[in-house]
Amino acid sequence: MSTPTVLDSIIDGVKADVAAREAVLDFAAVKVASAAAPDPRDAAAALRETGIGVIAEVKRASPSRGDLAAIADPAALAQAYESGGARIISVLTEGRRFGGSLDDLDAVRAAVQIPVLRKDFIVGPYQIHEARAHGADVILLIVAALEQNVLASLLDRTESLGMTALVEVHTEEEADRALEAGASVVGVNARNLKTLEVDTDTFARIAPGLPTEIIRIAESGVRGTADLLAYAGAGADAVLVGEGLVTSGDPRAAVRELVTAGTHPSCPKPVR
Ligand SMILES: O=P(O)(O)OC[C@@H](O)[C@@H](O)c1c[nH]c2ccccc12
Repeated sequence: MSTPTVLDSIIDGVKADVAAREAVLDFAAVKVASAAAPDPRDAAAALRETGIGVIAEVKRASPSRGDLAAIADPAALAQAYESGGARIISVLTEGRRFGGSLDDLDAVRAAVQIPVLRKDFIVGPYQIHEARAHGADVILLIVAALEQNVLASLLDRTESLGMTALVEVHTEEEADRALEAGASVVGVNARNLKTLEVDTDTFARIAPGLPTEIIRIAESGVRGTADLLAYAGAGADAVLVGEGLVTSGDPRAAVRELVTAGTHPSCPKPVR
């Protein structure tokens, strides 16, 4: 047996946390709650708008960096992102390593009009219905964390609930698996979740091999407009930014600066 990766240990914790929540609200009940939620917003349409979109993340901590920012008011942060021009708000809901919660998701959902992404380590259908019940419009599915048949069935379930799946990959093989499962929005994470190393060339290696109709999101490592422009030049439709925004001191201005660069006529456009 190989030694467990960071991803393995995160997944173990997530499974225990899901089991604890399911003991309180069972699968049948969370399905009922998901069916009663207001209709999801169209995130794919938001990502197809002109210019490079910014997905702005509410991120309290990370396994590689520890605590990033004391976010006293996630709703206010999300509103700052929205007024700065973000297309989508990402909310990390994993608790043990990222310090997030479903309470953060609820607060953000109530505070903004734009689509909201539940960013977590989804391991089964329970969390998908739970995401919908808490108002998520998009969920993250991490290819490295899922068997192929599970990935495909979680993707189908996400779409059957009217949500969009952002399918995250880090290698060419994972990108092939994402397409095979039927992904239409693919995120290339510059961070390897097994080692936590960041390689911002990952996007440029993988994105050109994706069919033109696929929406491409560059995830991680954006600290300023130069990084956004580099990802745009490699074909990104949007960038997903966490640390650079939560540590900026002025999140509205930080988003605004990225959005201005991403919508400027000189910014490279996705080829399709
Ligand atoms: O803080 P950064 O480097 O801007 O990265 C944001 C986002 O890409 C990162 O939080 C992320 C991407 N994929 C994930 C999967 C799980 C947890 C976190 C992530």
